[in-house]
Formats: sequence, structure tokens, C-alpha cells
Amino acid sequence: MSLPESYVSIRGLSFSRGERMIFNDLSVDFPRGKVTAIMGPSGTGKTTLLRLIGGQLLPDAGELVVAGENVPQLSRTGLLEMRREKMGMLFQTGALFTDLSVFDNVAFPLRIHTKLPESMIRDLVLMKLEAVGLRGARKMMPAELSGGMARRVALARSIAMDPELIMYDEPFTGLDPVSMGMIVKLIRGLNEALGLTSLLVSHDVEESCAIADYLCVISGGKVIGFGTPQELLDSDNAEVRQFLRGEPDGPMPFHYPADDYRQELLNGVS
Ligand SMILES: Nc1ncnc2c1ncn2[C@@H]1O[C@H](COP(=O)(O)OP(=O)(O)OP(=O)(O)O)[C@@H](O)[C@H]1O
Repeated sequence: MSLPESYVSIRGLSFSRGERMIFNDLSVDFPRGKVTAIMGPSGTGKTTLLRLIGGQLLPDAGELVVAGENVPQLSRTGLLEMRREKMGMLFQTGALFTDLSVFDNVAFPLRIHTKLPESMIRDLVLMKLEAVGLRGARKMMPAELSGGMARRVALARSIAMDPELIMYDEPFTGLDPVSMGMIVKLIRGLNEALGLTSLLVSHDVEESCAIADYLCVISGGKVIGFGTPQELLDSDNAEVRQFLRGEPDGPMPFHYPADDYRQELLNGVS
């Protein structure tokens, strides 16, 4: 498969949490201007990968090149600049500021990071809110919004600074089917309208297949499948197929790694 030029290029990435090896010599390229959904069993390190790309975590080894720059080697100022100018992130925990209106939430990054006059900030905020269909809700407070609306405001805020790369961590969680459909449409639509490179971590196979140009399946610290949704649904790899089809039986382990069960019972370990 020949891929378009990559925007994020990861080589030989290793990362551990205590004794637990999360990534072991992982290499992958995420194509520029495309939506790639990162999938895999729970606890496999999908959120961790986004945090490594965003420079919030440092790898034990390897390169994470974003727009030509190796993120772990950036100075603190360089990293902040890269995040501000190139990256937008929409994490599950990325809550809105409850004491600021919808308008002020979206204006926040522009006011903090730019010296633009208020009249220009107003135009930009209205443009971003229009893009997520909430220009009419600009005076509302976060407590007055539904979960789906709040997610869309957070999305408008994460594109306020016109990022090149946007990372979504479980953007569909807790949404009703209509709001979920809207977010799906928005992620796809914004990617095309703004020429973004989008990385999406999600457990929702159906939604991910609907919007992603590529799927990247991670398991056991490595990439076990990368391709278009159709290519992976037809994959020769039983683990990839099991995951995408949601089959309980297959090569994917049910148990989190643990010491021998019999020994633990005999030793009375708690
Ligand atoms: N702050 C932390 N300290 C120690 N271990 C952590 C921390 N955060 C995550 N982990 C561990 O790192 C591993 C990967 O976590 P991560 O959240 O990246 O997985 P995930 O694939 O996103 O999972 P899920 O799909 O369930 O959200 C897990 O085993 C988790 O227990």
C-alpha cells in the first residue's frame, strides 16, 4: 500500500510505565491530511501514544517526528510553540471553563496566545462556532449545554488556533446517537475543510470505520495492522479481524498480564 506523505512519523518508540512495557520498538506513519483512527484493546496505550505525540510524555527511546520536528528533542519553549501553532487536542477530560460563556471558551486560546485585536478575535470565534453549528449558542454558559453541544464547543476551541494536526481521544463517549452522528460528521468535515491531519482514538469501530481514511490497530506494544478500514476488515491477521469484528473469542488476550494464578492462590497474595 502506498501512503501519502506522513505528517507524524514514529520510529523505534519504546515506553514503559514502571515494570510494564507499553510500546516496544513501535514504528508507524500517520499520513498528512487524512483521518487515522488508532484502535486496539483497552489499556494497550492509545491515549499514551497521543500524549507522547503531544510531548506530554517522554519516550524511553525512539523518534516522534511531527511536521519535521522530533518532539522529544524540542526545548520547553519549542514544544509549547509546536503545541500552540500546530496541534489541537480534544481529550475526554478537556472540559470547558464552567465560568466562561461559550464565546469566551472559544476565544480563550486566542486571547492567551495571540495579540489579535478583540474585533478580529470576535470574527474568528464566530467562524469556529459557525463551523460546529453553535454560533447561536455563543452567549450560553457550559452548564446550559447538552453533552453533545459541550463537545462541539470544545471542538471549536481546539480548532481556534488553526492547528495542522488534531488529536481526538474518545470523542464519542457518552453521546446519544444523534450527537454522535454530528460529531462524526464534524470530524470528517473539518478534516476536509481545514486540510487537517486527524488522529482519532476510539473504541467505536463502526463510527471509526465511517470517518477514518486509515485504521491503525495496536496490540502488545506494536502496530499489528495499518490500512484502510476495508483492508483491515479483510485482514489475514486473526487478531486484527477479531478486534474489528468485536468477537469475544480469538487470539486477543482477555486477561491483563498477571503472575501465575495457581501460585498466587497458594501464596495467599492479595
Ligand atoms: N498515569 C499513569 N501511571 C501509570 N500507568 C498508567 C498511567 N496512565 C496509564 N497507565 C497505564 O498505561 C497503559 C496504557 O494506558 P492508556 O490509557 O494509554 O491505554 P488505552 O489504550 O488508551 O486504554 P483505553 O482504551 O482503556 O482508554 C495501561 O496499562 C494503563 O494502566
